[in-house]
Amino acid sequence: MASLHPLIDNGLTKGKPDFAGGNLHCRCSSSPVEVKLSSNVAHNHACGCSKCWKPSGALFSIVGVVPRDSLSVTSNASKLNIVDNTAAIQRYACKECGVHMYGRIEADHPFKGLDFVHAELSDEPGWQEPQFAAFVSSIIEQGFDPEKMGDVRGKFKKVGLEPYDCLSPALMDLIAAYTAKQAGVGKSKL
Ligand SMILES: N[C@@H](CCC(=O)N[C@@H](CS)C(=O)NCC(=O)O)C(=O)O
Ligand SMILES: [Zn+2]
Ligand SMILES: [Zn+2]
Repeated sequence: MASLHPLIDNGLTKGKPDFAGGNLHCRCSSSPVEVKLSSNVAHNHACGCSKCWKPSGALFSIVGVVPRDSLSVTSNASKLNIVDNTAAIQRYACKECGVHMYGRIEADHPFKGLDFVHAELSDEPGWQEPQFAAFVSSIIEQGFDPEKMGDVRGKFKKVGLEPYDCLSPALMDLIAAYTAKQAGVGKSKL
């Protein structure tokens, strides 16, 4: 079957719990953009949505979050451009190779303060392994055959990743709790 992602196809490699971060590089052979992360990623997951960067040939992106304060652009920042100004996540991509170096939320949002990154852009081992698969059905919107979705979900389950069609229950609960708070809805209502 098609590649879900090179870091998933042959089973997961566990990260190191005490891993303290490293540098990400874009795919340019000269003057690559470098981003320094001073923490491991959290909530690392496969994402099938059309907006997250995927390596060529992969159906899914692998994306995790770091606190915004843990991220700094250390080389060639001038090559970065926001892919879509209207999106909640402002994804900064290299203008030359197209790789997304980080995504940042500026608007009020439950995940404001976290930056979205692709740990595979680092050569160092130890990053948290993917924890679940999100927006799985979204690959159909990009042309994937709906009849083969059973194979995709089956493959995720086989490597120990639960497939979801939005985010994981823990993250959906966080979003809903934020929405309730914004609306002034108290827990005592139900
Ligand atoms: N089905 C849509 C889903 C897009 C979507 O909602 N993506 C999620 C996961 S990354 C999101 O939170 N997007 C916010 C954003 O891109 O700003 C697609 O594939 O484009
Ligand atoms: Zn580049
Ligand atoms: Zn996505």
